Formats: sequence, structure tokens, C-alpha cells
Amino acid sequence: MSSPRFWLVVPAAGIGQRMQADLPKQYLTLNGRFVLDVTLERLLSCGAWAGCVVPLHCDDQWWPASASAGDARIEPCPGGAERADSVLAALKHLQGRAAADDWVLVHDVARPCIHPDDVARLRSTLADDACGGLLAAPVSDTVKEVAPGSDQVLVTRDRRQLWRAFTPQMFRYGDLVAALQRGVCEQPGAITDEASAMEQVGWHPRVVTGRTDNIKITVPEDLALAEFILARQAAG
Ligand SMILES: Nc1ccn([C@@H]2O[C@H](COP(=O)(O)OP(=O)(O)OP(=O)(O)O)[C@@H](O)[C@H]2O)c(=O)n1
Ligand SMILES: C[C@](O)(CO)[C@H](O)COP(=O)(O)O
Repeated sequence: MSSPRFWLVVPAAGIGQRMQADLPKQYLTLNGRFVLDVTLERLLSCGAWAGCVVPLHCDDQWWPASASAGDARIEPCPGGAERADSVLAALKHLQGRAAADDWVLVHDVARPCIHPDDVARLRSTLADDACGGLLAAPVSDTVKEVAPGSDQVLVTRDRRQLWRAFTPQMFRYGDLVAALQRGVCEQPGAITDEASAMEQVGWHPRVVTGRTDNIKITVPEDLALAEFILARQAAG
């Protein structure tokens, strides 16, 4: 019986509205390189992968100019309306090639500071797990619940059991396809990560403590922060 393989899915079909830039944030530059190229190069350097699928926006005009477009290990495919749709599209792109018990690691293209040690620890910690899980970190700020459409605090949440979900998130191909298919049908737009789709169908994903510098580039100030983090990582 061959051991399960590891596949990469890197959703890159967003438009980066919160970044308020003239182009999607995955094509902004970090030290002169596309965010997308930095993320993909770091992921692909993290060990052996059976394949890497990158869902892209149907109007993506920047991909051909990326370094990743010339990398035979990377397969683009059409993304979807929401992140979960893009991930599901990438999984369907792998139909017939990925085995049901193969592992799939899903990582946001907007998280270029992913550290190889975190990917290695996620893969090794969950390699024999029945469900899978995700990189995460305990919440360190006090968390307030605020009334919808208001600035009034309703309640302070007990943060002792709260964790911030990062990516990669790692689940078995067959389980993840089934969970996402149900999630996108029953709760369109509500599934914001792979773990929540798995939870909705009764799984209990495990958290694996990850570095808090695994930031997601989301708002304008995140770009300079990502450059700083990458420089600090390079300095060792
Ligand atoms: N339909 C979508 C929406 C998002 N993503 C990807 O999912 C990741 C996390 O999403 P987010 O940070 O929300 O990116 P955007 O959707 O581009 O940002 P915004 O919500 O500000 O538009 C990103 O790598 C993004 O490219 C995707 O593949 N397909
Ligand atoms: C998947 C994720 O990065 C985990 O924190 C997050 O849910 C993505 O959310 P977004 O609104 O699509 O950026």
C-alpha cells in the first residue's frame, strides 16, 4: 500500500478589495517580486508535492507575467466566486489523479511569509491523523463582540479557548471534497476556511501551533509588514 501523497492548493482568485490597490494583491510586489511568486516558491521548497493547483480569477491578466507561470510543477485552473468555490474547483481539477486518502494542503496565496518549518511540522504532526487540521495561534488580544452596524461593545469574549486560524489547512482529498461540496451548496458564502467546512459535517480538525508572522496580506499596511517579516526571516 503506497503512502498517501501531499497535494498543494493555493487559492489566488481573489480581487483584494480590502487592499484598495489598482490590481489584485497577489500581484503587488515584495522586494520586486509578485506576492504570488514569493508564496508559491516558498511552498514548493517545503518538501515533496504530488502537484500544485492555483485557482485564478477569470479576469486575471497578470498570471502570464509571473515566474510561477513558467514553472511546470504549478497548474492554474479557473477559480470561483468565493474562496471555498475556488478551492473546490482546484480539487475537482485533481479528480482522477488524487486518491481519496491523499493529503491536500490549502494555503492562501496572500500569506507569503509562511515558514518552511511550520509546513513541515503541520505535515508531520497530522500525517497519521484521522481528520487533519490547520496552523493556528492562540488569540493574544482581548476580544470584544460588537453590536452589528454599531461601535458599541456587547460583551468581552473569553479568549482562553480562542485561536486564530492560519493556512495551510490540511485534510484528506475525499473528505475535503465532500465537506466543501456540502458547504458551498448549503451555506454559500459562509465557508471562510477548509476547517469550518469539515466542522460543519462533524469533523474536529486539530490546531497545530504556527508562527504569528504567517500574516495574510489583507489591508494596505500589511504589504510593508510582510516585506519586513521576510527580511527578518532571511536574516535568520
Ligand atoms: N473567490 C475567491 C476569493 C479569494 N480567494 C483567495 O483566498 C485567499 C484569502 O482570501 P482574501 O484574503 O479574502 O483575498 P481577497 O478575496 O482577494 O480579498 P478581499 O476579501 O479583500 O477582496 C486569497 O489568497 C484569495 O486570492 C480565491 O481564491 N477565490
Ligand atoms: C483561510 C483564512 O486565511 C483563515 O484565517 C481566512 O478565513 C481567509 O479569509 P478571507 O476573508 O477569505 O481572507
